[in-house]
Amino acid sequence: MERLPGGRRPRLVSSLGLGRRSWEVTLDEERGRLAWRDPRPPRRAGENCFVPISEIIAVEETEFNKKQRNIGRWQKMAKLHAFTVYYVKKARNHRWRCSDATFWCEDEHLCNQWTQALKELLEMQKSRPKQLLVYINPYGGKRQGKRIYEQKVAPLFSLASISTDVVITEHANHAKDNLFEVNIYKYDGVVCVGGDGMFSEVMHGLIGRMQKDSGIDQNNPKASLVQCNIRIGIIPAGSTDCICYSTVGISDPVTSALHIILGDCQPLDVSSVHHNNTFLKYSVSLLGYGFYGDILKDSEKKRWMGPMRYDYSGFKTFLSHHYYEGTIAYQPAKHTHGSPRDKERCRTGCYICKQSEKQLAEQSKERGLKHEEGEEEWKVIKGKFLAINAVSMSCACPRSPKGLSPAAHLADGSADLILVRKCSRFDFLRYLVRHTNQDDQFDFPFVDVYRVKCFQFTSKLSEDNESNVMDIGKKRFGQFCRDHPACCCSIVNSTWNCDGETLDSSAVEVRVHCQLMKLFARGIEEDCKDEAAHSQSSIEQLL
Ligand SMILES: CCCCCCCCCCCCC/C=C/[C@@H](O)[C@H](CO)NC(=O)CCCCCCCCCCCCCCC
Ligand SMILES: Nc1ncnc2c1ncn2[C@@H]1O[C@H](COP(=O)(O)OP(=O)(O)OP(=O)(O)O)[C@@H](O)[C@H]1O
Ligand SMILES: [Ca+2]
Repeated sequence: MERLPGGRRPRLVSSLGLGRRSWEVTLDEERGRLAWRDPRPPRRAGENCFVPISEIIAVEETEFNKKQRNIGRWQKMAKLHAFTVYYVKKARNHRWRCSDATFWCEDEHLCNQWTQALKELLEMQKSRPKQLLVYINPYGGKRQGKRIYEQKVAPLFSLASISTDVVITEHANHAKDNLFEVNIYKYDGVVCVGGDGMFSEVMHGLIGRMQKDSGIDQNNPKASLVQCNIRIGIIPAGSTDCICYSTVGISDPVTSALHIILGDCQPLDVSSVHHNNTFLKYSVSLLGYGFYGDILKDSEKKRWMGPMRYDYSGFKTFLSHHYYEGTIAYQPAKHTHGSPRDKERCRTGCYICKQSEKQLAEQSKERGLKHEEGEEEWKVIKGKFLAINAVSMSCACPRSPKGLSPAAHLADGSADLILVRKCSRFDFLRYLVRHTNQDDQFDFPFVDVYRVKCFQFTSKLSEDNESNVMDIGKKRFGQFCRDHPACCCSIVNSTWNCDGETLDSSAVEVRVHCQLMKLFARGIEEDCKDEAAHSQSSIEQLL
């Protein structure tokens, strides 16, 4: 086909059959879309539709089944040629589905011309993955990971001509260890089928591998870590699926598979957690001490209960009402324009995250000139806390659709540090309930929230330990209180819940690494009214 200046093809416009009728079908490269409209006068016209080329999943030559299509007798006599366009159909609540439209005509050459033009345009979508490494946790969530992948995801990957190497994990850390051994650079992405824990494994494998290959010591809490450009895709099959929900807007395997196929890219902040110059873990969602740490610790013993274990342990932990004494020192995130009390949310193409991306690019140009963290002021808070939560993203999940910090950003280089001070059970319940409704969960005198770029925490107990004031009696008392749920004593330590895994130390040093990794996602899209298949009723809107 002849090309226009700039290598573009002229608009391809043909009269093609779709269903029982004839449509005027246009492939408009300039506007990046495939559109079909009813050529009859407006009064008699039916629906007009368009699909952005970036949302076409695949194009296939099709055997046209004439019996299926109840068309006129004269057409039955002629041999028909057809092609099917598979595309993303956006439904309610950020759910995506694979839809298809089969176009037919009598002219074989015309049909080939269409198929070829569409396939060439798909080839030009350079961010789409061709080869993926897939890890499936067969025991995550309701133990449906393998079935979900085989029945819902693999057929879509194969439709989109994506080749995969699939590993079904045999034990915890299988995926993480494997990522240090395989040639990761031959893949366009790594997919994990499981929950937040499985994602965490894959993230640790990939980030750890990147640092190892670049000679960066992860034990150095001040090290500038190397960004990981191999994207991770999450097929949700876990208990909380908070990372998937917060980055896509829904926890749905088909929707996530389609985001992977289209080659979406969402950068993500990662917090590193250290203790005494020793690397402990990375976190992208919740780093929680007190309430969420205690829930996790209790729920680990109840894995057999599946996702229900969190409700059971949540109720138990709520009743135990433990508070913990300690000191927090943090550096405010001055580089970002947002605040945790903003009404604006982080959404697809977020302006605040884009600003951080620009700053990051400038910083890496001027490496060496940037300010050392040590030079900036630290704020110190001492107190008795029911919960200390640091979230690098909103932590929205089906249990709490707006999350622990609704205005947190996915990729702004900061975390929201939420301090819930000692209060009555009733007040704490009011605070928890606000995670499930529209009321502001930070609007309580016992809750403070700060946007930070790093923080440190030391529990009163470890401070006392360090100053050697702990005696046998205190140890005994600590033991007694741990076993006595009605006691609210502060002498025992809690545990850190780091994206659903426990940490061994209570004293931690945490630093946010702006956009350290990338996901096959695009953030949560603003709700739009014309979601359903981009159906428009007016021709003006179409052309
Ligand atoms: C009255 C209802 C209040 C409901 C309050 C719901 C708040 C839910 C907030 C969920 C935040 C999840 C943050 C994500 C953390 C993930 O990195 C991690 C790994 O998957 N998941 C968990 O640690 C798993 C954490 C699971 C937390 C479940 C909390 C359940 C609390 C239940 C309290 C019941 C009180 C009832 C009193 C009558
Ligand atoms: N084959 C396996 N056998 C046992 N454990 C595994 C296996 N594969 C992975 N794991 C571990 O299981 C843990 C939990 O997995 P996953 O996150 O998929 O489910 P979940 O805990 O139910 O969900 P969530 O993390 O969302 O609460 C992960 O930390 C992972 O290390
Ligand atoms: Ca952030």
